Amino acid sequence: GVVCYVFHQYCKSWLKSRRLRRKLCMQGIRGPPPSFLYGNVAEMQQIQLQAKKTRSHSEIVGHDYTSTLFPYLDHWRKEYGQIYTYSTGLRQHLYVNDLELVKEMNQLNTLHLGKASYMTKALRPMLGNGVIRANGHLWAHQRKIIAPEFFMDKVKGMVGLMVESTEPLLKKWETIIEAEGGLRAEINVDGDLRSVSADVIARACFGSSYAKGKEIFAKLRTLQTTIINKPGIVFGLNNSRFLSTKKKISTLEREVELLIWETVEGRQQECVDKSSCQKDLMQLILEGAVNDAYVGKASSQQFIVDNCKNIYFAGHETTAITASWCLMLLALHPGWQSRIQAEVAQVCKNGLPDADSISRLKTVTMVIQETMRLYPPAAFVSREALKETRIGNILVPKGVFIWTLIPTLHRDPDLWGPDANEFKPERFINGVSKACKSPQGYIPFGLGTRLCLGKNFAMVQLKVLLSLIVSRFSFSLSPSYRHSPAFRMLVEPEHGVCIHIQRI
Ligand code: HEM
Repeated sequence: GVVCYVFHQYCKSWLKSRRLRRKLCMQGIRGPPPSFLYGNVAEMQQIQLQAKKTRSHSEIVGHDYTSTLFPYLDHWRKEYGQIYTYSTGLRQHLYVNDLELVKEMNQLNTLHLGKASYMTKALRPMLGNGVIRANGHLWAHQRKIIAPEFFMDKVKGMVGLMVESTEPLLKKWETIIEAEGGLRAEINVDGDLRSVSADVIARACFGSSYAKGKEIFAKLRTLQTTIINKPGIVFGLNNSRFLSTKKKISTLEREVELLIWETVEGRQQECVDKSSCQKDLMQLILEGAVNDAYVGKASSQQFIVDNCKNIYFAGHETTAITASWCLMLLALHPGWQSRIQAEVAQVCKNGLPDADSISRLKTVTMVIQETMRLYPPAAFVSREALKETRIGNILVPKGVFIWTLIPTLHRDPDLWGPDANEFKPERFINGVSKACKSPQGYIPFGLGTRLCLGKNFAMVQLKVLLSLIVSRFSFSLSPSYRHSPAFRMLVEPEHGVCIHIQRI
């Protein structure tokens, strides 16, 4: 009886998915024909396997990693064009890489497109119901509270703490060079960049409680790596976990919550005398939650805990990975290192960026923009149609998952010209709108109402980090570097970035 019931429910869901497909097909959207129950999963696996066999590590910049990491999406794009539909068993997906539709999505101001619930469900212990995972009014409300902390004037005030967080990395690399005889050394940059990024966020979020913040983030990192061990999590292909892992996740979850809550209580006591309150992100979220009728007293604790976790998750790895790709590309292009060195010497007093000079680092900005064009760490913009929604001339039925593949858009020769696969930061000299046929063709921070909240924060942090590193050291790629972008929720260098550095 149980087996029959489960099978019946499964078939019902499968028929629902077929209905969604039919609604899309009736609008002229084609796609690979799905098989009974499993949709296109078998074909996806087969194409992936084939791509693995033919994978080459020889090209670096010209290498478009979508053809190796998501070869089925690339394969179907060549067959069905920039808009097509496919299925993973019970889920019907809509691939949208057509510029006009991406523009339409960017302009849509609706709560009917949200984050894909099945994808974020697996991340629930990490994200709770915070701003990344929430949809509808709860999302809108959280975003309203958090966004002001990331406005440019606020972020500029954080340049000092960003410089402070980078100094230990500079000292460490100098010490390594010294220990290797004073000339040059081989460095694996990824771990050190990650430490800087975590440190910056801990300071920005927790201010005076920074030491506690570091402890919380160390636990969150363990939680994150325990949850995200398989890329299948994104496509809902592999969500199975051992009981022991589940137990570890819930223990870590409890420990993190307790630590955050201890910090909040400490802060509340500090703030009895309101004038001495520090207005860091933690304080802002705290006030937003406690003063707000929408959140309510009972859930304010969860609101604070969830959003601290969200900021860490969203901002820590993304920035560190972008910095790794930047160093990899700069190592290949020493000419751009020299240009940055000249710019920093001209713009920054004593070689240290500050709130005033940060907006004058034009070359550094161009290099970061070009890096995020070729190697955007977030590979997708994904949405679920929570209600039937019109995007341009397509009526997307409720329940369909929409995917825009960022790196494909960023290497489209129709948008970027025939040199789309080359590293040419100068294309950004007059801004994004002149570099690309349309500004919506460049979306490393996503698009529309859910555009990355930490965009300013990330850009300023990357500018500080790069200007400090490049003005102190020159570097080239180590022969041990193996180019292999890997997808682990974000696209990162599988074996890290290894460089030979020397002091200038
Ligand atoms: C280079 C670094 C970064 C990249 C490439 C990046 C990219 C992205 C992308 C692609 C999204 C999804 C947007 C969408 O669905 O349309 C996103 C969302 C988000 N990011 Fe970032 N991000 C970066 C750094 C940061 C930092 C430093 C923070 C905070 C400290 C942050 C906070 C967030 C938040 C809170 C969201 C969720 C926004 C929402 O759903 O309303 N990000 N980011």
